[in-house]
Amino acid sequence: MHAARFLTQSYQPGLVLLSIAVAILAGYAALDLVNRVHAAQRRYAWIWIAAGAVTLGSGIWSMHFIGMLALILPIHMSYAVWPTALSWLMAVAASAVALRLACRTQLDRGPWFAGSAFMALGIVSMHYTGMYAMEITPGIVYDPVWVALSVLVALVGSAAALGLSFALRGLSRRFLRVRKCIAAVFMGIAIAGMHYSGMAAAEFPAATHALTTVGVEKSWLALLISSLSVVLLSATLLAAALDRRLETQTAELVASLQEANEQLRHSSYHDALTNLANRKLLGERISHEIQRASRRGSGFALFYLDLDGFKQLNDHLGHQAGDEALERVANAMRETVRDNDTIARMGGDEFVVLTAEVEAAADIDMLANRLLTAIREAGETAPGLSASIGWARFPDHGQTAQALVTAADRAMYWAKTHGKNSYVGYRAEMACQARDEFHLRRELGKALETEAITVYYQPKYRTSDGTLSGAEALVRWHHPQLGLITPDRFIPLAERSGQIDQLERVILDNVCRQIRDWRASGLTAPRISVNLSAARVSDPQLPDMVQRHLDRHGIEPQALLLEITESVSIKGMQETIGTLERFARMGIDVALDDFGTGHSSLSYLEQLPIQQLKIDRSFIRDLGPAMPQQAAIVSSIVTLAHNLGLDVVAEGVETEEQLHYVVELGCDEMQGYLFSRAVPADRFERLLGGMRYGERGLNRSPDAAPAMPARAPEFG
Ligand SMILES: Nc1nc2c(ncn2[C@@H]2O[C@@H]3COP(=O)(O)O[C@H]4[C@@H](O)[C@H](n5cnc6c(=O)[nH]c(N)nc65)O[C@@H]4COP(=O)(O)O[C@H]3[C@H]2O)c(=O)[nH]1
Repeated sequence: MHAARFLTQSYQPGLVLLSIAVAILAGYAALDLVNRVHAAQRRYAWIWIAAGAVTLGSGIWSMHFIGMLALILPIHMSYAVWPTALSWLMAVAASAVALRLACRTQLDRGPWFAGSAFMALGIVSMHYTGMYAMEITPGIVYDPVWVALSVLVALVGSAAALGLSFALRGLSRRFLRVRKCIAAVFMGIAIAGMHYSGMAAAEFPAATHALTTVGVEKSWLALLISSLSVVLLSATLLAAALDRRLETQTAELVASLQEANEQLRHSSYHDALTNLANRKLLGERISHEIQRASRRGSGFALFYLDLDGFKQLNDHLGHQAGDEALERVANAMRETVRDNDTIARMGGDEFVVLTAEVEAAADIDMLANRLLTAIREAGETAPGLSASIGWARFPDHGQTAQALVTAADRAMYWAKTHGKNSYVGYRAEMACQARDEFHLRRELGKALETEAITVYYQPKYRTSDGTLSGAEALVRWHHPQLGLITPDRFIPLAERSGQIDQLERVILDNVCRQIRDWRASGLTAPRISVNLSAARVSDPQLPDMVQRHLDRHGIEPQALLLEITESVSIKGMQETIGTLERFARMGIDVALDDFGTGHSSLSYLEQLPIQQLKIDRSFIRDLGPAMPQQAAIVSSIVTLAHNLGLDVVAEGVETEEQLHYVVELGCDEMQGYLFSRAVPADRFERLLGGMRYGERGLNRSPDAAPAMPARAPEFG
């Protein structure tokens, strides 16, 4: 009976599948667009909404239209233009609402339900308006149950689509595409489900016939519409993909910019070579630690470290070896302290360790000891590398970052000047020493620019006939307030402050000019010995510097003799040998000073290209009948040196008895207060002229040691 009242409906399976495919594509586009809208900047979001609404609406609409075209009825069918267009508009409006909702950062229940209801209304209206566009008579009869069901499907589908779009947004990029495809299939089925349940609600009375017979063949129309919608949807997806790519590129750019910023920030707080904290970061960390300790009423310790022997290592083995040593030391320190302690490089070979909790004296000692051991071990490939460590404790030794660092620095300096390779805690008396040194450094800087640095000369005599054999140039500093300052006080200071290069240039210039002046006034200047600082001996520039001074004053190299100390020659053996060989080629003799004060001195003697050996005055001091073994030592040194073809000079001869011994033991030359102290150049002039020791009673001059009887040694 039913069959007789209504037309039999069937569907073209190909078009049904096509409609579902378009629905799925539209679903995918919807999810993709939601992401775009959300990701886009605010001012571009509305463009995505507008373009997306047209695309999405057209997709949904074409799905419906293709679905309707899939319907096979035994009558000719055509569609009225305006209702069809209206149905398209409704689809676009529903899509716009959906996308607008998707812009929200979160979807609360209220807007979700309201949005879903509006979307469902849009889709349902689109569908039924589309049905209304069919130009048939009498009208379609709807089954209310199916209509309700179709509305329910539209509602559930819209709610699910909106919910899905939000759910997918928070997910990671992994498997996002697959998940989106699954969601799109689900949405496509929901859109198609709404349509086909809506179609199921429609019954066409048996008397139904077309209002017009004019119209386009519907299969072609379906193909055209589906192609257009596929093209539109694909174009939108492509645009979305391009936009996403652009966004990814931008994001990558932003990320690399952030990384560069991070690196910049890191490098502004870290030392490039060792990657340790720099002064700036250390300052911040100390201030932070001070605040923390003040709150808790606790304390903490700060260690200032300066490497011993680093400058020599750097000079002898080169900067690269120096850098490697610094890196090894930095790593060794890292392994010694706790992770939450801070190690900073203050520049050069100076470091600071800020401990977070070390406070008790025993713990401080233990850590200082561990640091010393670690640094010595790290310096295994660089013999002689150790550290001088000073420590200061908050709050006792300083209450600001600056005060603490200064206190620890002073303690370090104390350790350095009292033996090195050791540690010491800050004491108030250290402040004076540091202040003095700081002051003195500045004064020395000024003195180097003026005439305040002068050279004194101490004569040397031949033991064979008492004639003047030469003189040792000994530097003096005439300080306006402090008076005459001896080199023991300011040479180590100049070595530490880096002023030694300039100081030695001044001394060499002084000596060379003096020799030239003596000669110019008709005097025969003896060979003058010039001391070379320990810090400079291995400097490859040194021979050139000496040559420049000789050239400037027109002096031949034989007029000079250079003195190096034994400890220096042993430390940087290869480099020292290189420098000495260059001096030998230039025609300048070299003397090894303070001989006997080093450790393995004898074994090295053979290798050094030197011409003279100066026995340290500590050996000469004890010469006498009370200590016969001392004479035996000096005797073997003299024999050894002579076997090596070296001249021997006895330093520090103060008494007649010592004089007697040095002559007896076979020393070639002698020098000491018995003959004369170091005297200014004008006083030394009196000795020039070839006279022998004692002939003019030189030791009666105020420069000679007091109470020293004037007596010529018994030569020969
Ligand atoms: N007790 C005693 N001392 C005597 C006697 N005869 C000489 N002296 C002192 O012993 C030092 C000898 O110089 P040195 O061993 O090279 O030791 C020198 C040398 O290492 C360094 N020095 C001095 N002048 C220069 C210089 O121009 N350049 C460099 N690099 N170092 C210098 O300073 C050190 C000390 O120099 P000075 O104070 O001038 O002290 C000089 C000299 O005045 C003596 O009979 N008894």
